[in-house]
Amino acid sequence: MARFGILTSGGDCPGLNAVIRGAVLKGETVYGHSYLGFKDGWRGLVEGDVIPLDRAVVRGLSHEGGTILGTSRFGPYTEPQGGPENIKKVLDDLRVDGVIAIGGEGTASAAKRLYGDGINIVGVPKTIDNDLGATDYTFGFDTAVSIATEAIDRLRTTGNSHMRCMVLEVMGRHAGWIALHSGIAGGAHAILIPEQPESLDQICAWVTSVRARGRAPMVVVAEGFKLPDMGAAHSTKGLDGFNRPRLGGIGEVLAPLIEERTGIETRATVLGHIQRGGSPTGFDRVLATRMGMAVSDLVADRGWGEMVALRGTNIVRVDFEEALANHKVVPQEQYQEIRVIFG
Ligand SMILES: Nc1ncnc2c1ncn2[C@@H]1O[C@H](COP(=O)(O)OP(=O)(O)OP(=O)(O)O)[C@@H](O)[C@H]1O
Ligand SMILES: O=P(O)(O)OC[C@H]1O[C@](O)(CO)[C@@H](O)[C@@H]1O
Ligand SMILES: [Mg+2]
Repeated sequence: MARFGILTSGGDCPGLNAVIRGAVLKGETVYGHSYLGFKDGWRGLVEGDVIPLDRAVVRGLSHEGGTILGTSRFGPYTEPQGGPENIKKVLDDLRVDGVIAIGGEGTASAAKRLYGDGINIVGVPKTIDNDLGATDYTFGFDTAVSIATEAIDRLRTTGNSHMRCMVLEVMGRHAGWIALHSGIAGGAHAILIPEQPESLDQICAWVTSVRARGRAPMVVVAEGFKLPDMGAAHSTKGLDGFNRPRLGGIGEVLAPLIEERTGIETRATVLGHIQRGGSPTGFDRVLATRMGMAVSDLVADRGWGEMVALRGTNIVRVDFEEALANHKVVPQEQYQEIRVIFG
């Protein structure tokens, strides 16, 4: 009987458990395959740290946030014992025929390299950031947008009561999708994204015009947004597990600048990891479950080196090369479409 291993890697994301459930249920029921889970991303694969995954283990999982497997930013090449030779040995010892890596762009890059080095591996795209070009939407994004939209709704009532300018900072390192969608949904007066620098003068002009007609200004900013004179995105929290600067705090930088420049009392809220926590929305549960079932088909067909992806309403297969070719950022036209009504 064929056996496959699943891992979740990179930042977690609502819907990961629904993918695991979808893959295990279809794999067992339709193909008679068995599954196990590697713990904490690539670490479990490199160290052979596994848990059994069967119908009983995945019962009731589709509504649960996080990942029952754990996740990390552990490097499959850089860490001690890493590298394809050791990983091949782990897979042989465990009698695992192939690996399903659920992750973002970094995880897919690592999976592509491992595939090139002879490991049987496929991928499932995930990220709340929705910035993977291979797929129209990633699961987790809709949940993050819902949470951020609710935060805007709540900030507006307190902002209106005090006639304050409220600044909400959401995630989005290189891509402003969460800011754009939640900002549109919540009727923000300005949306600031990494793809588009806006001057402090322009931001304050929007804020002032809102206040001038008796409203409390609402500004949504993505963590990766830069003012024109900033060389790099705001970072004061050191590096992440993969040595990249941890972002966060641009909202706290902007709020006093807006207050000083406009004279309007301003407060900042950083939404942070609340965006990634808790139950996935119905949309994300459906997408994640379909992707899980589709990846069980993919391993049944031994489609190594490929990922599942959403195109329109269909789940399709794309190879790692193609999947990684495009980083999906907010196109200028889409930003300009909403920018015309800022202020
Ligand atoms: N080019 C690469 N080659 C080898 N390993 C990589 C590469 N890029 C990333 N990795 C490994 O994969 C792990 C997961 O990648 P990363 O931290 O970028 O998260 P991700 O999968 O992109 O998810 P997200 O960005 O949504 O949190 C990294 O911590 C790193 O160990
Ligand atoms: O969980 P960490 O390491 O704080 O990562 C935060 C990053 O992960 C993401 O949530 C997903 O890539 C980004 O939006 C954010 O910059
Ligand atoms: Mg990434």
